[in-house]
Amino acid sequence: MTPEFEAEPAHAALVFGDQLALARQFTLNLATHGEELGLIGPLELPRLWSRHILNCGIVAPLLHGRVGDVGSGAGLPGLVLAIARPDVDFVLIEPMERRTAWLNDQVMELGLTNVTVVRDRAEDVRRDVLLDQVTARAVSALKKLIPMTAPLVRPGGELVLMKGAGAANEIEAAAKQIRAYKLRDIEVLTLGEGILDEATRVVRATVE
Ligand SMILES: C[S@@+](CC[C@H](N)C(=O)[O-])C[C@H]1O[C@@H](n2cnc3c(N)ncnc32)[C@H](O)[C@@H]1O
Repeated sequence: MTPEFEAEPAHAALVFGDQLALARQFTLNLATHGEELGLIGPLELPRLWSRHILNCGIVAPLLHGRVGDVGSGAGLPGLVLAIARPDVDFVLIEPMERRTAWLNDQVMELGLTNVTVVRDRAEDVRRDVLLDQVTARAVSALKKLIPMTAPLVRPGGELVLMKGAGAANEIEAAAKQIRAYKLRDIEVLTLGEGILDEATRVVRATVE
């Protein structure tokens, strides 16, 4: 039996404001096609809004300028953030063709004009234009993720990396990479407390 698609939580309107209709359309598209395209597991349907869409959308107020999302996969967080922040430009970096095809289809269908999809590994992306910020979610532990993401950021720009409860331990384990890639002002932010069922953790750091 197919698990039931989670009803839209009331706080979706708080997170997406004027952009709620687009967020709703994307969530429905992901619920309808995500499993057959191998983008989400069947167990994710009952928690698609709370665990994935809102968990990503809550990061939107931290962003500005031109933002890269490394390993966007189904569009988490990159597409969700592009929906929430039409005033910010997004570059979604994803090596798998099936996933970039999905991302491009969604950009077209949702009429998003602030998204570029790049099919590549983050390490191989051309760096002629450096980004103001880079996000990533569920790609790898910080000690691997920092070397993948920090070189894409302009001096003074930021990493905004979504992490789980082990964020502080990951920071400790990445001490060498933090020094090597000249990260400063590293902090763990907890977002959505009192709004979301489960708060979102973000590791934010400035690249010198
Ligand atoms: C576990 S999925 C997470 C997808 C999405 N961020 C999410 O939260 O659902 C990891 C994604 O990172 C991508 N990926 C793996 N290595 C990468 C690399 N070197 N550069 C960019 N993306 C990468 C994979 O293709 C995959 O789509």
